[in-house]
Amino acid sequence: MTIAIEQPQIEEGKGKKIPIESKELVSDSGFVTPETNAFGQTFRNYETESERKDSVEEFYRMNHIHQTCEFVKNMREEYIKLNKAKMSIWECCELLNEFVDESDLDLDEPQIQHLLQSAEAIRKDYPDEDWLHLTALIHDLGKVLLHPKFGLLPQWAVVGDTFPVGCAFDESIVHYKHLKENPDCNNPQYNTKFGVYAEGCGLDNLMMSWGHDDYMYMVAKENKTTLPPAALFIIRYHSFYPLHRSGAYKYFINKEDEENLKWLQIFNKYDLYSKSKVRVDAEKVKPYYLSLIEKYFPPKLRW
Ligand SMILES: O[C@H]1[C@H](O)[C@@H](O)[C@H](O)[C@@H](O)[C@H]1O
Ligand SMILES: [Fe+2]
Ligand SMILES: [Fe+2]
Repeated sequence: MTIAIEQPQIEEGKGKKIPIESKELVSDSGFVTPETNAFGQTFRNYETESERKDSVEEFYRMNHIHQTCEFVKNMREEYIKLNKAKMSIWECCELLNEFVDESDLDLDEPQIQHLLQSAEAIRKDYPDEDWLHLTALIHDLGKVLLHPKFGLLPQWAVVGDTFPVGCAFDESIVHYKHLKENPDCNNPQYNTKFGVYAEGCGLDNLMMSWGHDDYMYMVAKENKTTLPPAALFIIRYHSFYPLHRSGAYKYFINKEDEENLKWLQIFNKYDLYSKSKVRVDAEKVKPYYLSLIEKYFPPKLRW
């Protein structure tokens, strides 16, 4: 079935409202997006008073000050070594049991629940796309960077939305105002529209702010996953809300990105709106996901 999804004008951060073009999505079996999250607020509402509003803003302040070109280069160099651990995908899922994401206003459950909730929700609507189920299960595994074994990175270097560094920051970025304190903001090499990049260069050529997306992409790719390119794209850019939700930075994408973006926008619905207090029984669904892991990954991966 092919249906057209209605794309409302979406406001992110304090930024402007940007219309997103209408997209034809491949198929949709009617996942109903809830209007409010488990705390009775609309999703991704960073401005309204709530219990965690201030701590989330402080999280983004730190993130925005520290995510510079130089920082990203250093992180990429360090983590491409993949010399921190050897373990299976499922072992990593279990490690995430102990972490709560401090950037996330919509969820305070352990991360493993978020992985299972999003995977089970997408599995229900896309029963035949097993690669999509596994992509959902692993998309946030990069948050293992919070673990002592992985250098105990602070939350601002692991979670939250991402954006490109090396070019001007877009106003749609959550808590954009704090980016004024980022040293790159005053660097004439980095603060123009295209910065160090060329128009249409493709997302592959951008340096994104460092975090769980880019790290997990590295891990999957270097360990030679057989997941399709769309899966790797989802993993790498799922936190790039300025692009996939607000339509910013479109001048960097190429033809391939455009195709992959359609899958990312499907995926995002499940990533965001499956967040709830209703827990998935991990033991019950484990055999199914183990079979997918076996199909698409080696038994042990380098992390
Ligand atoms: O707070 C959330 C969380 O950290 C997610 O894992 C990330 O993908 C989102 O972009 C972010 O807004
Ligand atoms: Fe994420
Ligand atoms: Fe997620």
